[in-house]
This record gives sequence, C-alpha cells and structure tokens, in this order.
Amino acid sequence: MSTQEVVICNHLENDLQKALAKCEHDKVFVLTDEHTHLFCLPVIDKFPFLKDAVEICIGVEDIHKNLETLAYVWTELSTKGATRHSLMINLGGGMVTDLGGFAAATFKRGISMINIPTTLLGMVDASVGGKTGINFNGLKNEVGAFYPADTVLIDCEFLKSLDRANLLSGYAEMLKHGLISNTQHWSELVGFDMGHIDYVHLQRLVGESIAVKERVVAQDPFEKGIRKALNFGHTAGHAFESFALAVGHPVLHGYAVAAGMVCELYYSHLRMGFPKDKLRQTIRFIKENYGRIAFTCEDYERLYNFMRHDKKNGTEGQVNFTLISEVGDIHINQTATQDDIYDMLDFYSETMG
Ligand SMILES: NC(=O)c1ccc[n+]([C@@H]2O[C@H](COP(=O)([O-])OP(=O)(O)OC[C@H]3O[C@@H](n4cnc5c(N)ncnc54)[C@H](O)[C@@H]3O)[C@@H](O)[C@H]2O)c1
Ligand SMILES: O=C(O)C(=O)C[C@@H](O)[C@H](O)[C@H](O)COP(=O)(O)O
Ligand SMILES: [Zn+2]
Repeated sequence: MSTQEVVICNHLENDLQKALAKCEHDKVFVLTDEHTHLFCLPVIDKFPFLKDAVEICIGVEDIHKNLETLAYVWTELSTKGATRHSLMINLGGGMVTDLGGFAAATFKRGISMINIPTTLLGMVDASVGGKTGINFNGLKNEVGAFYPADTVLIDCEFLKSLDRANLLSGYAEMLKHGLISNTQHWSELVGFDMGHIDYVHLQRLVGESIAVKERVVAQDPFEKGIRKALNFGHTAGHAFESFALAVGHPVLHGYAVAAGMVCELYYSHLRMGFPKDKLRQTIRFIKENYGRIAFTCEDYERLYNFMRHDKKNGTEGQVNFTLISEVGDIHINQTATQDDIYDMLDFYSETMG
C-alpha cells in the first residue's frame, strides 16, 4: 500500500496547496455532504487555487453510505469531466471519507485523493489508514477497498461546529486507541472531562490518537494480523450498529463501538484476565457519556447473526474477537461461542441498566 502523509495543519490553505502540488492533476472534485457543504466548504472554497473545483454533495450520515450514493458520485465524476488524472478532496466525516475514498479507488481504477476530515472520528480514525467502503445488504462496510488518501490534512478548527453527540462518537474511537496502546494514554482519556471540553487538551490527544492508528497501520496495512487491534469493540459494535439501522433507530458509529467495547472488555476480563479496576473505570466512563443501546434478549439471535458476518471471522464459521489482557496487550483471532456472546450481551444489559 502506498504511504500516506498525515499533516497536522497550522495553515490549511498552505498545507492544501502543497498537498495538491504533490499530485499532478487536471481537475479537482470536492465531495461534501449536506452539512459539510454548509459548515466546512466555505472555509476552503475561497482558496484561489480551488476556484475551478467541482463540488459533489451527498446526503448525510450512514443511511447514505450505500450503493445508490456511490453510483451518484460515479455519475457526477463521469458527466462532469473527471479523467484518470483528476483528484478528489473528501471534505467531511467518516461517511464522506469512506464513500468518497471508495469512489476514488474505483473511478477509472483509481484517482488521487486528499482527505480533509471534519469530525473528530474522521480525524482520529476514518480518514487515516486506507480503509474505504460502503454498507451493503444491511451490513457495515460490506464492500470496499484499501485505498489510502495521498495526504490527510487535520485541522481541529472544523470541530467548532460539530455537535456534542458526534464529538462523543469520535471520542469512543480515541478510547479504543487508548485501550490498545498504553496505560498512560488510556488513563488520560478516561479522566478527560467531556462535560467541559478543553479544546487545547483535546487537540493534543487527537495527535496522540492518530499516532496510535498510524503505528498499527504501518505494521499491517491490509489487516492480516495486528491491524485487527483497531477493530477492538467492533465485532459487537458493528452488530449493534447494523441492528439499530435495521430497526429504524440508527445510532452513531462511536456509540455502537462504545457498547461493543463494554461487551468485549467484559469478555477480555473473563478470558484474558483484563484487570477488574480498569474494566470498571472504562465502563463507568462509557455509561456516563454514552447511555445504553436499546435491545432485549429477543434480539440476541439477530445480533449474533450480524456478528457472523464480521470480516475477522475465520473460515470455520466461528465469530472472532480482538481481546486485551491489559491495556496495550492485544490478542487477535479469539473465538467465542454463541453462549459466550449471549453472556456478553447479558452483561451489557445488566451493567448498563
Ligand atoms: N475507514 C475507517 O477506518 C473508519 C474508521 C471509523 C469509522 N468509519 C466509518 O465512519 C463513519 C462515521 O463517521 P463520522 O462519525 O465522522 O460520521 P459522519 O461522517 O456521518 O458525520 C457525522 C455528522 O456530522 C456532520 N459534520 C461533519 N463535519 C462537521 C462539522 N465540522 N461541523 C458540523 N457538522 C459536521 C455530518 O454531516 C454528519 O451529519 C461510519 O460509517 C463508520 O463506519 C470508518
Ligand atoms: O482502521 C481499521 O482497521 C479499523 O478497524 C478502524 C475502525 O474504527 C473502523 O470502524 C473500520 O471501518 C472498521 O472496518 P471493518 O473492516 O470492521 O469494516
Ligand atoms: Zn470504528
């Protein structure tokens, strides 16, 4: 996989101009969604070097991360003169960078791409590392490609217009990075006051979080092994997310991952001896900030069936998890039975009230 440059910006206009100069291109397309069109596009569309850029705007949130939207983006590229030498700027959260990334990966077999993430989740996770894709057949990220952006530009100024729920959603992935990295980073994250956000402190934590992700991706870009650490909380989390979407009460990705981490930390404690005090402290933080995902024991089989589609599963049809025996001590390819999974769901329901 080609290398990707992540730039923490101190002057977005200059940094974007440099990133564009690195990729020879004939035409620039800017992908936005209806919110980033309003809140974020005005920051960049005044840059003189973007005066001829063509905007493609799509609907918001995961309900639009689908084949129909992807086909719309392909159509816009095709009819508005994109060539193999065109360049796409994805300006948005993970939904835009995932779908836009997959559009860029596939249009004429691949055009250049720059990510400008505008959500916390986009900055610390989705825009970095090359996973792109769409939801399909009711399943999260069922179709996609590894296709890293040439450059990722991080400008935390965009966070000023982001609502609290989406800040928390991104923070859940930061907490995941804490759990898979080191106790000091984890401890700072669970001690952070989400009630009164200190943006200067948050910006430093963003930089550290991106570094955790970059380190893991550099070791295993195609998720053959250790990259599965970045999927901690996602076997259960994606099942919650797909289930919530299917029953018509979508939840934000990070909220589903936070719930998934409760289940998978509990199982890490049972199977791997993850320490009880850290389990309690992490769950307390999640309970206070994220509340509970709604499901009953009648839904267990459906949730289990979603987990059977997880990409980390082996060939034998078992459900695989990434577990941790301590903060930063990662155990990939850990199988759980259907009973184990029902036990995790019982634990979640009892603990989260
Ligand atoms: N590729 C990866 O490695 C990876 C990692 C994590 C998550 N994801 C995917 O990312 C998606 C979630 O991304 P997300 O949480 O960024 O959600 P999102 O992209 O849906 O954005 C959340 C909301 O915030 C709005 N928004 C974006 N920037 C804004 C700003 N600066 N000000 C105001 N509003 C703004 C969006 O329009 C949207 O309504 C999911 O599809 C998830 O599966 C991918
Ligand atoms: O970058 C990775 O690797 C991740 O797993 C990051 C996750 O936070 C992210 O949600 C990713 O999109 C999940 O991918 P999937 O392969 O489980 O669909
Ligand atoms: Zn995720």
